[in-house]
Amino acid sequence: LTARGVDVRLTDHDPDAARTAASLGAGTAGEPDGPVDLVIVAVPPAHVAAGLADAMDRGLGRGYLDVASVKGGPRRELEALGRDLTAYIGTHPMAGRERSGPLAGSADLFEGRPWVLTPTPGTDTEVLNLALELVALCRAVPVVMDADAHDRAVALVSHTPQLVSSMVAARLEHAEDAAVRLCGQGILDVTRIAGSEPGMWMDILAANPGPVADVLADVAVDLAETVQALRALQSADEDKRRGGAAGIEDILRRGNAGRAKVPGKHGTAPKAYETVAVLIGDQPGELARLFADAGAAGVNIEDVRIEHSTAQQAGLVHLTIEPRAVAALTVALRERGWSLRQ
Ligand SMILES: NC(=O)c1ccc[n+]([C@@H]2O[C@H](COP(=O)([O-])OP(=O)(O)OC[C@H]3O[C@@H](n4cnc5c(N)ncnc54)[C@H](O)[C@@H]3O)[C@@H](O)[C@H]2O)c1
Ligand SMILES: O=C(O)C(=O)C[C@]1(C(=O)O)C=C[C@@H](O)C=C1
Repeated sequence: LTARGVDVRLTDHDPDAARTAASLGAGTAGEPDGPVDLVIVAVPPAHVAAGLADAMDRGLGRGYLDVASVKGGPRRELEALGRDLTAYIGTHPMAGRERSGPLAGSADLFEGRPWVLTPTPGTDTEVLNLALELVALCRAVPVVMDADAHDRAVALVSHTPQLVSSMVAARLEHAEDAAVRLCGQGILDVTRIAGSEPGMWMDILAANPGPVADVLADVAVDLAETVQALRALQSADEDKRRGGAAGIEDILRRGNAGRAKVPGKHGTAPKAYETVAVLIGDQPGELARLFADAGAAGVNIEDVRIEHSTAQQAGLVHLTIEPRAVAALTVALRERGWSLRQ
């Protein structure tokens, strides 16, 4: 917001957090001089209603919103506190990090990401418009939803995945070094969010336990069936083995079908991209040089993933690009001396 010319005032019950954010360019630490257009409450879900009520009582703004990952509970709490809900709108940017605190923030975090708005029929149009302006300034994509429908949706696409990632990573806690050394890209992909702050996730899960338990119970059914199918694969009986194989194939195919529904970049329909893998040295400037060479070849990089080699000072960069750009990029990079891999 600051980069787009908005005057941003930052307060936090930990003054160091506000000062650090300010020093990173996020705004000015300290209370505003008078009422602001929009008060944004970005605190753990359990403190959202109290934070909003306090700001409302002090008449800090024309409109009030929060960004908590759960929407039904905070609104009901605010209602129970007897506050006027017309100046309030619940929101949730579907972007974040596995790390907390101002140092984990970045100005482009919300670009192209869905930002859920949960207005009620009572929400003032002016407040809805302020929220839409905020979303547009952050270059996010507004999605209007009912608060409880939102909570069921994030249980499926965010909260349960967090728990499942943590459970897979927990298997490694007492694993032998020899096994852990073999970790490759697969486990990195599945466990990135297992590095998340437990405190933040305790707050989120405590605010949405029912919907998450419902999804996790369905995962548990799949888990039990998969264990059974694997045991059947060990059987001496051929029919049992065939049944086991069918069970395993079923979960893998259903996984493919679910994965194909995950939206692509900027929330658009998933697109078939190609990947070009390039070997780079582990030294300053290599990535910048590679991106510049791709840019000079007129190729837009849609996504990028780096696979680090544990054995040598090198990495494999997977550039995701449109299929029609593969030939041009391959030729251009080879001409510039890059080593490409299949
Ligand atoms: N991190 C994510 O991935 C993500 C994404 C979308 C939404 N959210 C939501 O955003 C909110 C903030 O999460 P975050 O990741 O920025 O956490 P964070 O820990 O980085 O920041 C929260 C800040 O709130 C402060 N704080 C806590 N209680 C307070 C209170 N009562 N009054 C004033 N300040 C208080 C803390 O000192 C901290 O600086 C949460 O509701 C979370 O659910 C997080
Ligand atoms: O990408 C991550 O690290 C996140 O945890 C982000 C994520 C998500 O599940 O997508 C997590 C919680 C927030 O409420 C919104 C976004």
